[in-house]
Amino acid sequence: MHTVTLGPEGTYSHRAARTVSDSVAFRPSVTAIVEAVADGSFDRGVVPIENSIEGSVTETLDALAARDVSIVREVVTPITHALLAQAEDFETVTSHSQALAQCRSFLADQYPDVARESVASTAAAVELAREDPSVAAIAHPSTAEQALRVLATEIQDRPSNETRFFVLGPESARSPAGGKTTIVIYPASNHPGLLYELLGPFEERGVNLTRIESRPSGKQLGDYRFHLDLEGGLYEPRIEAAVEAVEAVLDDGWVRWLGSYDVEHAVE
Ligand SMILES: O=C(O)C(=O)C[C@]1(C(=O)O)C=C[C@@H](O)C=C1
Repeated sequence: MHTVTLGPEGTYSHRAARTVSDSVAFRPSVTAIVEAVADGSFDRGVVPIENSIEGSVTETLDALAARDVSIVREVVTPITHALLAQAEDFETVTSHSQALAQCRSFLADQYPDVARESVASTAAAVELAREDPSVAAIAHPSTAEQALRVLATEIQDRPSNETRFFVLGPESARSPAGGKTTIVIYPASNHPGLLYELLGPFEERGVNLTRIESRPSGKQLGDYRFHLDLEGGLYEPRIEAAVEAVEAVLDDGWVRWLGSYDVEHAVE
């Protein structure tokens, strides 16, 4: 199974991807990963979708809505951030924007005057810190190796920090079996009670929604897509019936089923 994820080696995405396959290649962005699975270059892609402190990875939501891939599994991993640098004095702290946000209070308390700079991944930040003594990185402590010192560990703003990753496959890998389902709804209209009409079919069939996220469609201000995660697989008649009932409510809009899948908790 050839798998692609966010690089370079040592990202949290790489750690999650190792639960899927030993053969892991890297791309510099979530969008590039989704494209590489959609065009058949890789069997699987692993992308971050949501963090327990900072919330959605919006690039992933948008890339999934725009390209033809399927979700085949969810992997949840603990995220433990460390501050890594060549020495105790540095001028800039750099990391992925999600990691910087997850350590916001730590940075405000301990390094209020140090500049923050976001880069493509935590492991890309480690590469910069290795080359430049004025730069510190936030990343997993195992990425320090010889060149860098671990100045602080467990620096995320809450002790419990977890990220959900989606394992993606081609459209042909989509399966109705699984304990969860993700769909995207684009209503293409806006009127009183619209959201109530879209969510009612789930309530009527006792389907538990675990998440709803709105994303701008990009067409005009106030025009949204809704990303829904729910408990149950599309193989269950009540889930299929609820999705069909949502489709029936829409005139010009659409519903896309991204996949049904099981969840795995990876312990580092
Ligand atoms: O930069 C990395 O190491 C990543 O794998 C990306 C990412 C993310 O986008 O959320 C993954 C997990 C953590 O939440 C922080 C960063």
